[in-house]
Order: sequence, then structure tokens, then C-alpha cells
Amino acid sequence: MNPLADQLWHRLTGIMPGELKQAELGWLATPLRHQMLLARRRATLIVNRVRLFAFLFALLTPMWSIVDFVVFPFPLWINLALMRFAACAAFASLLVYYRPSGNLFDAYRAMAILFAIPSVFYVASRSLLGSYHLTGLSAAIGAGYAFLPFVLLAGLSIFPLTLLESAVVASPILLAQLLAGYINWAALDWPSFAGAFWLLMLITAVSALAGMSQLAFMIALVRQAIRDPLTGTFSRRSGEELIDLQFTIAKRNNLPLAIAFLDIDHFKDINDSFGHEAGDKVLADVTAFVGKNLRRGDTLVRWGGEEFLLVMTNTDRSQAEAAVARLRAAGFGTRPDKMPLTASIGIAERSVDQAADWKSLVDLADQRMYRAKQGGRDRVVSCDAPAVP
Ligand SMILES: Nc1nc2c(ncn2[C@@H]2O[C@H](COP(=O)(O)OP(=O)(O)OP(=O)(O)O)[C@@H](O)[C@H]2O)c(=O)[nH]1
Repeated sequence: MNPLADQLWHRLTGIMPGELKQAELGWLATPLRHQMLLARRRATLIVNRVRLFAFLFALLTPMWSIVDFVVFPFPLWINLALMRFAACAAFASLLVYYRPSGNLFDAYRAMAILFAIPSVFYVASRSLLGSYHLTGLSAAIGAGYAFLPFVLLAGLSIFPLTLLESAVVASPILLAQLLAGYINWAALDWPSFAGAFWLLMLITAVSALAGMSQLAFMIALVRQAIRDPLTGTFSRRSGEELIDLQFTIAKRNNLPLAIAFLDIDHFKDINDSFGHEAGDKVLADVTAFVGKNLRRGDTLVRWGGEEFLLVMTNTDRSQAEAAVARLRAAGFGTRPDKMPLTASIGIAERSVDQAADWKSLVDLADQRMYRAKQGGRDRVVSCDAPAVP
């Protein structure tokens, strides 16, 4: 980032301290770069919001039939009641059939159905009401039916959406409104149409902003929940979730998946000689060193005290060996006495080692790391042949 943009960013984060990090800003615009664990948690939240909305609408939609019955003539109220019960059934099925799966496309589909039900109801009820000449109270209640698009766009605000997603959901509603105006152009009271359209756009903008601010909050919370506070790498719990996911994807697509189990050598000695704080600093330095030399898509997990897992997607054994050799060549930093820090490393790969599940893959990498320790430390074991010094 250039210095001016950097300065601007600092001003902005000064307004809202402790919220987003610079690299996360783009995540508010599109979901393309979202990390897998954020995407899963967001998908769950979106489906839960859809279910909440579906529950409320399934209850409230048929209840409004009482008002229709009081103010509208027969058979208008009965037709509206039938439409309301059909909408209620659709909302109830959405509630029954959609459970959070952690898949973002399932969440998008649930949202699309949620918005489609009132949209269909809106078009059908408007054309039905248009064929009656209503006056007085019934005209006032009938006019209320025209506000459904406003409710839909305002409803967007309860979802933690990116700017792009809000635009994609809102644009069919705005376009349909424009199209309806264009079709009725001859009979249109255009100043009030333009005023209403302006209001719709304003509500869309406020909803998009509300969605993005929910998302920003969520990004910060997920970051805190999945990261190890000392090193900033993934914590063991989120690492397990991530490896489980990566293993399932690799197995489904028959792709390689390599894991390097990395254990710092003689770490207890650092703690004993220089104190726990110096030990903490060494751990933070190691992750900074390793992090600098990671490929995009590789993930570092703090598995235990001075144990780390490097998860390498779409990487076979020889590629993993090359990646680990690169890390060792760059070094893991130095001890407080300036001696180079070393690590013992075990590598396992899903397909070549025929691991049945992610736990056996990690266990195998762990056993090989142990063999590297037994073989004299500062070495790599990647198969059942003797260790490479
Ligand atoms: N400073 C610091 N030390 C930790 C942390 N977590 C674990 N440790 C220490 O790491 C040390 C690990 O020691 P060992 O398992 O004996 O391993 P080692 O001394 O590295 O010896 P080898 O692995 O056999 O080379 C223990 O003394 C733990 O107390 C931490 O977060 N900070």
C-alpha cells in the first residue's frame, strides 16, 4: 500500500480502534477471499437468519388475513387469504428443510427462496388488488401492500453480507420496481414514483451498510476465536476443523494433501536458561519466520506448546519435502543466545500414505517427527526410510 493510503487507513482505524485489519478490508466488498472458517461460520449465520425470518413470516403472514377480512369485500379477502396461506406454507417448508450446513451456496439458495416468496406474493396481490376499485379504509390498507419491496430491502440488514452480495440481492427488486414503472409509464404519477424509488435506494444503501458492519464485527470475532493469541497462527481447535475440511475436499477430488509436523528442538532449554518470556518471543519469531516463507494457501497451526502443523493443500510428498527444505534453508530464527534455532519435522501425505482420515494423517506426521527427534533432531522424516540429516 502506498504511504498516502496507509495514512488514510490509520486515520480510519483510529475512528474505530481494534476492528478490522488492513488485509481484511477487502473482505467487506466481496466474499471471494474469505477464509474457509469465516465462510463456514457466515454460511451458518445466514441460514439461521433465514430460518428466523421464515419463522416470523410463517406466523405473521396468515394473521394479517383478519385485517383483510375486516376491510376488503368478498371474494377479494378470501383470495388474499389463500395466497397468504400458500406463502405461510412456503415459509414453513423453508424452516423445516433448511438447516445450517456450513456451505455458502446452500445459504445463498435459502436466502434466494426467502426473498422469492414475498416477491411472488407481492406481484400476485398487486395484480389482484388492481382489479378492484377500493375506497376509504380498504384503499388505505390496499396501498400498504405496495410497501413490500421496502420491507424486503430493509430486511437485508439482518444478514452479514458483503457489498457485492447486498447489491446482487437488491438489484432484482430495484429492477422490478423500475420495470413496473416503465410498463405503467402512461398512467404513472412520476414525481411520487421517483420519490419512492429514491427511498428504496436509500434503504438499500443503509441495509448494505448494516450488513457490512455486521460482517466486520463477525470478521473480528472469528479472527479472535480461531487464532492463537501468542503467535497469531491458527489455534489447535480451528486447525482441527480446517484440516478436517481440507481432508474431505482432497479425498472427494482425489488430490494430495500434505502435513508437516514441526517441533522446535530443545525448547525447554530456552525456557530454563532465558525465562518463559524469552521462550514466548522465540515462538512468535518462529511463526513470523515460517509465515514469511509460506505459499499462499498453506496454513500454519499451533498444535501444542512448541509444536506446529503446516497444512499444504494440493501438495504431494516431493513438493512437501521441497517446501520444508525451503523453510529449513531460510531458518527458524535464532535462540536468545544467537545460536540458530532448529526443528525436527515429520511429513505425511494423504494419498501416498493412504491415510483413512485426517487424524491418522496427523498421527503419522507426528510419529515421523518423533523419529526425526530420535534420529538426532534438526532433520526431516517424510517416509518410512531412514531420516535425512
Ligand atoms: N515459553 C513458552 N514455553 C512453552 C509454551 N508452551 C509450552 N512450553 C514449554 O515448551 C517446553 C517443551 O519441552 P519438551 O517437550 O521437553 O521439548 P524440548 O525441550 O523442545 O525437547 P525436544 O522436543 O525433545 O527437542 C516445555 O518446557 C513447556 O513448558 C509457551 O507457550 N511458551
